[in-house]
Amino acid sequence: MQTLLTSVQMRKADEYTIANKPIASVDLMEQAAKSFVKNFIRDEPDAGKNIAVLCGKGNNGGDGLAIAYLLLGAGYKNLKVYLVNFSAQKSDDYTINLQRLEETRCLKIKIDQPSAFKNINADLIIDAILGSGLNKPLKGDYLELVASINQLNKKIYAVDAPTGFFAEGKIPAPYNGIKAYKTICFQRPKINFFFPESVAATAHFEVAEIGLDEDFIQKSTTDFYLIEKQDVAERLKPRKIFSHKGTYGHALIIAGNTNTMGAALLSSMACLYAGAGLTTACIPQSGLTALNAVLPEVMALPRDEYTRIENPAKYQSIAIGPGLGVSIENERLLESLIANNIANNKVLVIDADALNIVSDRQDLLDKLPVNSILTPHMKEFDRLFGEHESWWDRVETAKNKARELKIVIVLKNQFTFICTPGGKVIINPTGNAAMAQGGMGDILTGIIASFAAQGYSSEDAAILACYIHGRAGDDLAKKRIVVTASQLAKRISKEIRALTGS
Ligand SMILES: NC(=O)C1=CN([C@@H]2O[C@H](COP(=O)(O)OP(=O)(O)OC[C@H]3O[C@@H](n4cnc5c(N)ncnc54)[C@H](O)[C@@H]3O)[C@@H](O)[C@H]2O)[C@@H](O)CC1
Ligand SMILES: Nc1ncnc2c1ncn2[C@@H]1O[C@H](COP(=O)(O)OP(=O)(O)O)[C@@H](O)[C@H]1O
Repeated sequence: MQTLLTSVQMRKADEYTIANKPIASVDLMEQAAKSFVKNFIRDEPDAGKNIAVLCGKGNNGGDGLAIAYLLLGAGYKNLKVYLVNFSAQKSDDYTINLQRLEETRCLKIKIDQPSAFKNINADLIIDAILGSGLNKPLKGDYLELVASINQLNKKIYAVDAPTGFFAEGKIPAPYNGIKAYKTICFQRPKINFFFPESVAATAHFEVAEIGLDEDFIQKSTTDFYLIEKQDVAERLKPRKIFSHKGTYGHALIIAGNTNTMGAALLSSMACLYAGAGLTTACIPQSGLTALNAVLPEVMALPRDEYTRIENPAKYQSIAIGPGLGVSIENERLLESLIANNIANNKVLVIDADALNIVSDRQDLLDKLPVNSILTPHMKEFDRLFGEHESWWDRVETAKNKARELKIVIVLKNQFTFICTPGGKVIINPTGNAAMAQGGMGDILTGIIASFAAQGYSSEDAAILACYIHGRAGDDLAKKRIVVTASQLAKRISKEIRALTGS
């Protein structure tokens, strides 16, 4: 898993690399510029475009100067460099790169006042004014300049971070920094790129490797981690020779109601395709025909208002909530399950209406069996733990609650945050907007229940399920504008196969 670091930690990684690798600071900057330019040229191959490169006087500006030099060398001849001259201080590597640029015929324009940057003729802007060195909100000349750059409505590529964007911590609203089309950042994504508010600062981001010491970065202390494909491949256990249905666990899905039977069918289908040995759906009588017709592999446990799960020990995982409905009967069922599950130490997955029931019965939170998995989306999360103004605060609460209650919280969004009892925030990078359709969460719950039934720890079940769910969505979205939940369920088995190679 990739560690995600703060700006201060990334600066330490820069310093460590310079001190311990045979690379000088200015060469590291050159490497960063080369990586940026490679990606930029791939995106913008038309070398005839008018490009404005805006450079501050720190190392971000130094990057900008090195980028300008390299782009000129690559034939981007209609390029002008704007030297933002709002502070007296300049970094050494900025000075070195400026000297090198002096030896070329590159047009350089000094910006002593924000008003000097009004009527520029540019198709594209490269923003290298301030990067990860940002240590206070923009104001004065910087703020004015940034506002007039944004007003030009040009396509902006930001170097490492858009000017005015804090790489971690609460993103102030309204955002007043550079509004980039894309940020090409160095070595690691900024933690804040995974928070929805960052879309005001950059519509897209990508990471360019610049040769920082990976060992140092990986060993740095952090709460934030990013799942990589190999983490999933390493965790997935291949199916064994001489195995049988009993080898892969029995999952119980308590879901569905008269008008929401589909949720139960979708969760159960996902559970099957993710490989559980046996799946039982606990649904109202009215859904039996549909279940038998659509999912003949799934067993039924008819549910009425008096139902209690009599022998919960026979299930390795129990998921409750999709399409369940909020009622006193369902509240009692959930309560009995929570009590029983403590004794039997099974994995309990709580989703949708079961989360809504817990919101009104906060006393149940403290009684949740250790390693239970909660899968709220933003609204369900706020109903459970209170309103949050920012995603940073929401994730902080999720991290603290997961630790305090010794549970796993899967806070769902474009990038889902998996918060563990150990205090980690594990971010899932897969998934896309084609998946924004009803039923997707039901599928995720079914996959988590399936992996938990197969014997994976709660943390691993959540990691595997989120990654595979999103990856299936990504693969299907290559040829579609929308991916339906049923399509995704049927794809799960293929994704697992591709990831295990067996
Ligand atoms: N060897 C290195 O240190 C490397 C640094 N790199 C680049 O260096 C950047 C960081 O450079 P710096 O640390 O010099 O910082 P920046 O260039 O981001 O900022 C320069 C200075 O501006 C001042 N400042 C911060 N917030 C301000 C505000 N709101 N208004 C006015 N002034 C403000 C600070 O004193 C800061 O040090 C990275 O984003 C990256 O682009 C890369 O070249 C990779 C290697
Ligand atoms: N734009 C998106 N990008 C990535 N994943 C998405 C996106 N929209 C939805 N998803 C995923 O789909 C699921 C939606 O869950 P949820 O809101 O509970 O849906 P439902 O209740 O309709 O089943 C989550 O796992 C979420 O991460």
